[in-house]
Amino acid sequence: MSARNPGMNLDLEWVSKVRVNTQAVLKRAQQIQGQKLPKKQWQAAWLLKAVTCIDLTTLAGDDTPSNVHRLCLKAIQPVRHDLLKEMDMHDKGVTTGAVCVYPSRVADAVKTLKAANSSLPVASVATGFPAGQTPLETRLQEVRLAVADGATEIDIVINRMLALTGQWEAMYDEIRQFREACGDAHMKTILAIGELGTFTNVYKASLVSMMAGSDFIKTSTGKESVNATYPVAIVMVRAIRDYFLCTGHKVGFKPAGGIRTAQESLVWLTLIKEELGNDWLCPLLFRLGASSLLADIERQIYHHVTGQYAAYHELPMA
Ligand SMILES: O=C[C@H](O)COP(=O)(O)O
Repeated sequence: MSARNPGMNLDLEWVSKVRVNTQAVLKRAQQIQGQKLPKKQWQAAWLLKAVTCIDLTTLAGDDTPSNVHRLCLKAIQPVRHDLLKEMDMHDKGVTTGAVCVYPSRVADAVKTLKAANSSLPVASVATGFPAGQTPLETRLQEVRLAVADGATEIDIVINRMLALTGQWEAMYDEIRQFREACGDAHMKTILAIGELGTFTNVYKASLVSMMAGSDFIKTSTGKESVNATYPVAIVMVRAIRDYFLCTGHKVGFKPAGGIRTAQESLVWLTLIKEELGNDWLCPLLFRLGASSLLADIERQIYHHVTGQYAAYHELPMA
């Protein structure tokens, strides 16, 4: 496993100099979407790669131990065994990247994975997800409790009020404290881009989050009205690239919210390959946060292997 991003002192001069060219961003996002997808014979392999990068998520008010149990079993065996066998991938240990749940459900997920002898990471959202509007001490305590319950990845939300009012120093300090509360657990920092107003703010928030030691930056909670979009992703991955060029530290990227189709997952992989390069095409540096993407990917893999589309009962776990 490569070294984590340790962060750096807040460089306010760098942050204040940031300007994003909106037209250039929109043009690049369009180019990526218009790009040819991988050739037919490679698509199944790309789809399997996408599966390994999914944070298989359930974040609902009616989550229970039993639906979290099912989610974990699906994450351990995300694609039907016979389909993997046809692709000669049945013994390669294909799983999703992680499961992602609310803090109260972490213990349920850990229990199921332990019983199944799986080392799949459990990610917990925290810090007053999704709005982040709880006192700092409560948000910090939530991180500590999720880690104590066995979460090895923590998806924190930033304080949007601080970002919107340009209080970058205060935002940096909060994120630094979250990172400390995470300990060895990897920290993904959710920007909630749908509430940040401008691309320039998105870039600045990305930069400050990385300076404060985030292992990943993540677009959205999935609860805002605008979630993972390609233009915003261009802004965030360019910030990741600039941060890498300046510090030598690789920070991961996680688009999340509203990603539902296999086709979209291929566009996301293309965007990462084009903008950050092959090094980022692995679960350590790229995740897709999604609650219902896997079903469509499995369906497309079924089609690739059998030449037919699956009936609902043929992929019941999806
Ligand atoms: O972090 C993951 C998101 O909450 C998932 O959003 P989604 O339910 O739209 O896939």
